[in-house]
Amino acid sequence: MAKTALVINSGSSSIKYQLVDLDSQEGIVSGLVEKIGEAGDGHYVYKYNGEKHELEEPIPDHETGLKRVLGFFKEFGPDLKNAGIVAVGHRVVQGGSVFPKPAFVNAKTIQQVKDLAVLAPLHNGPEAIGAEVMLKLLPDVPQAFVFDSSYFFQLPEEASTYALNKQVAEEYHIRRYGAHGTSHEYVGGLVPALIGKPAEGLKQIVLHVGNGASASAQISGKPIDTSMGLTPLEGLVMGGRTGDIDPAAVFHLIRNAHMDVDQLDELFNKKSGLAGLCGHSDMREVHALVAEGDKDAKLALDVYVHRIIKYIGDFTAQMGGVDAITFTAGVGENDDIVRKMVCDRLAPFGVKIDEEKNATRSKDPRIISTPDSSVFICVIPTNEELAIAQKVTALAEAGVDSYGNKVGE
Ligand SMILES: Nc1ncnc2c1ncn2[C@@H]1O[C@H](COP(=O)(O)OP(=O)(O)O)[C@@H](O)[C@H]1O
Ligand SMILES: CC(=O)OP(=O)(O)O
Ligand SMILES: [Mg+2]
Repeated sequence: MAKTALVINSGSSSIKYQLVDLDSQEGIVSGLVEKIGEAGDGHYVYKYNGEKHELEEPIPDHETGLKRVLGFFKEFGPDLKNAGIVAVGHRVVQGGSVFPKPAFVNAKTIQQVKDLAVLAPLHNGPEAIGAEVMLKLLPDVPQAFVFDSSYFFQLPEEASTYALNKQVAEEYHIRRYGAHGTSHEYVGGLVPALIGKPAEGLKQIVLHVGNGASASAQISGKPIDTSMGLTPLEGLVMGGRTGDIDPAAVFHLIRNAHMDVDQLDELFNKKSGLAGLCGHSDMREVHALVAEGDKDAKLALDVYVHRIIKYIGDFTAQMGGVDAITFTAGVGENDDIVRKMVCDRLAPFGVKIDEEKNATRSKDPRIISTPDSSVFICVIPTNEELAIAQKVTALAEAGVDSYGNKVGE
């Protein structure tokens, strides 16, 4: 049996998982749990040995989804106890200032991940529970957390600091941590080879737009800025999240709508964004409504694109130019309409896309701009699972993490 790593990637509304063959870097098993916590049926996909198994049923929470996936491993194989697993990786969105690097999973780090859930309310809780479930199932295999925020730990201070009262910010650890960092680093890392330019000096923007969405600015592979902040609420418009909004809206709603903190949290994190503007968080459904002439859906789409343009302008100015803009994640990889809307708005700056290339579906990294475009426009499927598999395998081999935790402790 080949050496493998099992990776669990819990998103706000989904779990992606892969059993990665460490030699070929391919997913031997791969799959998806979608629409977790939504009214109606959720959706499972389990791919192994050239076969695809699917199931539709309500999925109330991430734990239910993960346990069902473990049931698929039992039913369809391979047996996880004999699958050559040398490491298990768990994606965690928020590592705060506590985790600038990956960490082994143990009782202490699980508790630390749970404590950080205040800074990623939709993510850290389910991610910690996922680690508990897997630790029980595979107690003898090294397991590690890989944090979305780690890549952005190197942000310049001017980008990570809010202009909030210094004492309050320090006491309550309020700064910009960013998220989706594993994806931004991975995707940004593939761009130089794709466009045939050296990584050194390359100025690029990565747009990770899925259900959660964020943008990063990178020079020579190092992050200069990102759109997510203290939590994954800041920045771009998302499936259910507002993205940027004047924080005074909170004072206004407390004073005038008498909302409490939990109601506000739910309003901003789940009932806003595309869902709040037109009733649907999934971009495919937004497009279907736009095609029927729905005005709310059209406005939702326009607000979504407007915000992306705002960040492209911001980041380009900060970097003093941009060489490449790359689309990734659920919307970025699949949605030629959003890509075209964004690129058309950049036409005055010499950005040109090849419409046929843009409309072509592919799982391969590709350039969709024309040769005479002023900026390379790329589409690169993210693979957070592969990036996490590589990081946890390296950690398992090293035997000790950056915090002195040893494998097996
Ligand atoms: N073919 C498609 N066209 C447009 N949008 C799509 C398509 N496929 C997926 N999406 C969008 O991608 C989102 C999921 O993105 P993903 O990156 O998997 O999300 P997350 O990791 O945040 O759960 C869906 O909610 C939907 O909006
Ligand atoms: C940070 C975040 O929003 O993650 P996801 O897109 O996977 O929900
Ligand atoms: Mg995601």
